[in-house]
Amino acid sequence: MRLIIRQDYDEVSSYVAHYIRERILQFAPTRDRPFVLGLPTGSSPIGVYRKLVEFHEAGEVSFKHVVTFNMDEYVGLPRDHPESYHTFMSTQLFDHIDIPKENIHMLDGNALDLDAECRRYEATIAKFGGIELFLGGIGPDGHIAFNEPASSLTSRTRVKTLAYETIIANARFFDGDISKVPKLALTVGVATIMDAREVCIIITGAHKSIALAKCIEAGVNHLWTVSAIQMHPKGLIVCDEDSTLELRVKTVKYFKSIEHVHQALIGKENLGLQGEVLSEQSKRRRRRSHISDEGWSEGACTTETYDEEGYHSSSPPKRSRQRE
Ligand SMILES: N[C@@H]1[C@@H](O)[C@H](O)[C@@H](COP(=O)(O)O)O[C@@H]1O
Repeated sequence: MRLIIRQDYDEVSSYVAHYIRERILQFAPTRDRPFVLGLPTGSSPIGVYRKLVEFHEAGEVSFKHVVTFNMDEYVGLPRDHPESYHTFMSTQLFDHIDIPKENIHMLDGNALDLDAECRRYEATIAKFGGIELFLGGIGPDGHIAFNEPASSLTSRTRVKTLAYETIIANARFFDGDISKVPKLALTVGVATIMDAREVCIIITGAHKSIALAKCIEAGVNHLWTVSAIQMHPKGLIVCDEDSTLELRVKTVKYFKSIEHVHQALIGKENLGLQGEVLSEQSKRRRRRSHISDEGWSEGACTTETYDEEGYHSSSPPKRSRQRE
């Protein structure tokens, strides 16, 4: 597993958006061989979606041959309700990119037979040959999609009762009124997500620091369903500094050093398109932080790492120029 630590939400969003753009470009999707992307809702991916829209508007990436599957949807909320995940996805992403409507897949929380809807969803994913890259966020209790604590780590798409903590967390979208928050949702399972060939999880904010620590430093545990990523051959977590508060200093240093070595191996010149464009504010912060003192690259490394987990780079290793 890789852990990429960036300063704040904006830098995390920029990294992940560049990562997705590069994955799509590398895959070179066609109508017959589309890039299949799993997508989340929530505040975590909003910055990523904004950036992807920017890339699209700049002509840097097309979603014409991208097929999407969203993680979840509330049960019983009208599709055009302002807080439905259908509305969220249209507003935040789909209305602003060139993805054909028929390429978008979302669970229907108003289906007459909810179980049949979940089976149909799994079958559709299978029909597309599985998901290439599943992007996700987590709740403060470490849940992914709506796989609440104690969800089976082998779970598939199904109806779920929401945990009280999730209902409270989501009340902010329903005028702060807990009674207005739907209590049931359809969600892909933990195994549905982990079946993807690559999983990328966004974790930001101090309120998610315990979940991040459980995910990275504790064992695989159904009480923190995101921890299943430990079993994934190609798992990536992109987090901000605030969310690392509960991690050991040693853990943080370890993952930063892995990234440092990786950057040195691929060399800045190979980042090319993948290079993150940092805001002036971020650059100033970096200059002040020890990260830039130690010669960290500002590029997003979307090529794979040469680490013990068997990743390989699509570019030949080059000597670092960071210290020249
Ligand atoms: N079902 C969604 C999850 O997919 C999401 O990860 C979580 C966190 O949301 P946020 O990113 O707003 O913290 O909220 C909901 O529970």
